[in-house]
Amino acid sequence: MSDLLTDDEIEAQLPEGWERKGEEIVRVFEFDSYLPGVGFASAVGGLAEDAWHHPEITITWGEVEVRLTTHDAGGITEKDIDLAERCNGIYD
Ligand SMILES: C[C@H](O)[C@H](O)[C@H]1CNC2=NC(N)=NC(=O)C2=N1
Repeated sequence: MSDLLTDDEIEAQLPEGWERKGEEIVRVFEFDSYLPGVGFASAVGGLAEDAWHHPEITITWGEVEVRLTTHDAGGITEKDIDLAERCNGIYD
């Protein structure tokens, strides 16, 4: 099981555009319209399956919110940071 990160570790490792909200890290990715967000969400799903680590994804017009936490650990771990960085990596 992944170890929980400390508050300082989380703040130090938060990837660009992400913020901590309680026991989750969250980013809202912005798009010009609806379908690009749908495509991005699908790609995030692929990253999640590759990592076997699954975010909560909310698609609205022009925005995709991605929320990450490690359920097995009850909080934020390296798995969340790593997947957040991978999400940033596919965001144009
Ligand atoms: C049963 C399955 O291995 C677990 O649910 C995995 C898969 N995806 C997961 N995703 C997230 N966000 N946290 C987990 O602890 C987790 N664990």
